[in-house]
Amino acid sequence: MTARVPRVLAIAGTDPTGGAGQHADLKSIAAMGGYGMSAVTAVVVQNTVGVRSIHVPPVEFLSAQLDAVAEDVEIDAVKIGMLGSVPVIEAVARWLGTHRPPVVVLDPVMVATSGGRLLEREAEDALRSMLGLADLITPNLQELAVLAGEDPASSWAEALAQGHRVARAHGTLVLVKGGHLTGDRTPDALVGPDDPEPLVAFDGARVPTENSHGTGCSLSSALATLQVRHEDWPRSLQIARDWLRGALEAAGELSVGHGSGPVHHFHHVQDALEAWGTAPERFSDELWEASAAVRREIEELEFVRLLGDGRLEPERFLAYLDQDLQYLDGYSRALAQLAARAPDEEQRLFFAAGAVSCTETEAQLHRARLRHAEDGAARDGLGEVTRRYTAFLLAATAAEPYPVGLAAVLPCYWVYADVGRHLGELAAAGGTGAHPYADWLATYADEGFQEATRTARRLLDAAAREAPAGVRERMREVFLEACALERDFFAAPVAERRLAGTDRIE
Ligand SMILES: Nc1ncnc2c1ncn2[C@@H]1O[C@H](COP(=O)(O)OP(=O)(O)OP(=O)(O)O)[C@@H](O)[C@H]1O
Ligand SMILES: Cc1ncc(COP(=O)(O)O)c(N)n1
Repeated sequence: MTARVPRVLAIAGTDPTGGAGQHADLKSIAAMGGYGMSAVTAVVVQNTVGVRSIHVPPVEFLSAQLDAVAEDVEIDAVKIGMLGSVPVIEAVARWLGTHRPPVVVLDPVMVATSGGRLLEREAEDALRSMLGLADLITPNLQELAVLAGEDPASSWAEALAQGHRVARAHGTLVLVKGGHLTGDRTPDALVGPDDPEPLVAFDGARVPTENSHGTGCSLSSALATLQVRHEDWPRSLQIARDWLRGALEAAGELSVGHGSGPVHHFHHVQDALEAWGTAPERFSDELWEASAAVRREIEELEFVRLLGDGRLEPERFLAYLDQDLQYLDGYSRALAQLAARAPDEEQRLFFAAGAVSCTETEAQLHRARLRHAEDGAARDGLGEVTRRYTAFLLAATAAEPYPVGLAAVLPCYWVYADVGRHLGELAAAGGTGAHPYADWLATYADEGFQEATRTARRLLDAAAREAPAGVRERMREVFLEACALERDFFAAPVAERRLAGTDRIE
């Protein structure tokens, strides 16, 4: 693995809306930690809706661009995209013959997602004849069929076999991509010339989005950049896929164009932008700020302090767990209601999985702890706060507009995760001695839970962007009400004991 910043040259066409071609390449190279350079093959008048016209500058002009870069800069990798015509293909092939960088990725661009042709039909043979100059080619399923001179594959297994035939014919690695498969999976596999079995194969659920303009360009330039650093195609593909998935998921944040919009290449720099105070304001940021006072009250609660430093009496802890178990029953139903009303598949699956996890995983852990409790005492009935909180969640997720339901369930993810962080700090400050609730506190920090919190927050922000002002106002009210209920829930193990006159903690 090299420590240098990879210097990557994109040889491709343009897209003035910035989602595909050169523009996607430069963003992807930078997003993967590389330094991007570009030589323009064609100036394309296009947007997210369609390709309008193409201007190909004199081919000597392209050769001059390539030479200017090569004479001045040591190039670590080249990504080749739209070539368009025979003279351009020949010029690039000639240049590669004399200046071949260590990594060459060729994306055999033929037709834009929006439908316009980007490679003249009579140039297909010339493109085929330069495949052997690349280390990796990244055709989509239609392009793969053209390169193979066959009909498009009708199944994934056929696509892999076709990929192997192309790899063998040209002695190169082929990335067989499943983006154009019908169905809810998007597999990708690397197939080499020697073995019909893929070198590596990945599978994943299709991100439900219309915004996939430039995914092919972005993936291939990300791969070229990563390969310089890792010298390991499977590893490079794994990283590029994870990043591209995030870029597809966050594409809706961009609001660019009326057609198939671009992906969000820099979705992962949100944290840095926030640290500099320059990130676009998210509705959830506003809600978080509005809930600051309640969150402080939670941190100051006696129950939270004692739980954090480990002095909480086991009986209090069990009473809390008992109420939490009953709460999870209601929360699981509320998530299932949201799943039933979700506007798309991603949200339906996310909330349905959340409902299952509450009942199958978290509630089971609680039950195990309650069963293992020494006293084995019969547990209490539904507490007053538990009843209020679950009734509130069930009403909000059943009867209010869907975005309001999202605002109702978010604090249970987010405030809970934040209290968990605070408890972790208290526990750490307590020294190295055994903490009686250490294993339970660790569940707060679980990466799966943190990830679910980020997703719930992203879904709320996306819903808020589309929601009318009145609904946003209601989202705010409901979010704050849920935060107050979180506070009351953490206060209840002490407050309700006090009411019952059995308080012993001081
Ligand atoms: N909706 C999606 N969800 C998840 N991954 C996707 C989705 N659409 C495309 N991909 C991934 O994006 C990459 C590009 O795939 P695709 O087959 O769409 O290539 P392409 O047609 O060359 O791209 P382009 O849309 O730029 O022309 C692949 O890794 C594919 O798995
Ligand atoms: C200059 C250029 N190169 C490649 C593509 C393909 O990208 P997509 O299929 O996502 O439109 C494009 N539209 N424009």
